[in-house]
Amino acid sequence: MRRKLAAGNWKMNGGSAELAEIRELLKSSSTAQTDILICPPATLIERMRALVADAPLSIGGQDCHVAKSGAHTGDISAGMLADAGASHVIVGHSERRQDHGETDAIVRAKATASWGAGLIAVICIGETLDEREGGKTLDVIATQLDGSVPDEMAPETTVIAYEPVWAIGTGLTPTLEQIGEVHDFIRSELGKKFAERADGVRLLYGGSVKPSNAAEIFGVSNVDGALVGGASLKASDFSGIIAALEAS
Ligand SMILES: O=C[C@H](O)COP(=O)(O)O
Repeated sequence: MRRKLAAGNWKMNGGSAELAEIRELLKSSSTAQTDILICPPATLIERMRALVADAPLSIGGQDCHVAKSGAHTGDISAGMLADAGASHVIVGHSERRQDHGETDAIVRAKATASWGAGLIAVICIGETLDEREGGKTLDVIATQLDGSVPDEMAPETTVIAYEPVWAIGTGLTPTLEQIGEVHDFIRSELGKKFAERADGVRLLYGGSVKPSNAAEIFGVSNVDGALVGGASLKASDFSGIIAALEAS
């Protein structure tokens, strides 16, 4: 049985003042079946970790370098994230793929680096609008899965997030049928490559998830949770999404 996961990606948002949202979230979110993860900017990981203390809320990074250390100005290694108190790290987010030219091979190496540091890797995949409209969605997903997920994949340390690029921050979402089609496809593709290991991998949907649409999305087969951007910045919004997942 896969545990549900509500993951928030703060992206390049938030400073000391926004830690108040975490205090609020800890007060308002009580879950039995749902894991909660917040991935703040790296500058907040250590303080957020201290704030959360023993509460059941995990902290993650938003990216890591493939190397353990070295001359890579501005980068952060997976080990550094772990040292700061992170237990997870997002790799291959479409904003990294677009803004930093990250390829499937780089994402794959980052997933391996994450596992090497004892982190859970949240590996992101998803098609662009052109690819969706060109009928290429499933081909793109198959290629990204094959290229981005290392052969050593273990379900306990791997989460896959399906994020259609055109749905991120736009207020647009795929139909429930489209989400279901892709999530079922991902499970099936993982099954071909990883056999029974595929069953334990949690699959998140990401892209304009809000309290108002969360319940219907969480009703779709093979959706084990969400990777939430904008709506994770406010405790009142994110706790609504968490509640919808817990009730699903
Ligand atoms: O990592 C999160 C996703 O990019 C979704 O962002 P969004 O919820 O603001 O659309």
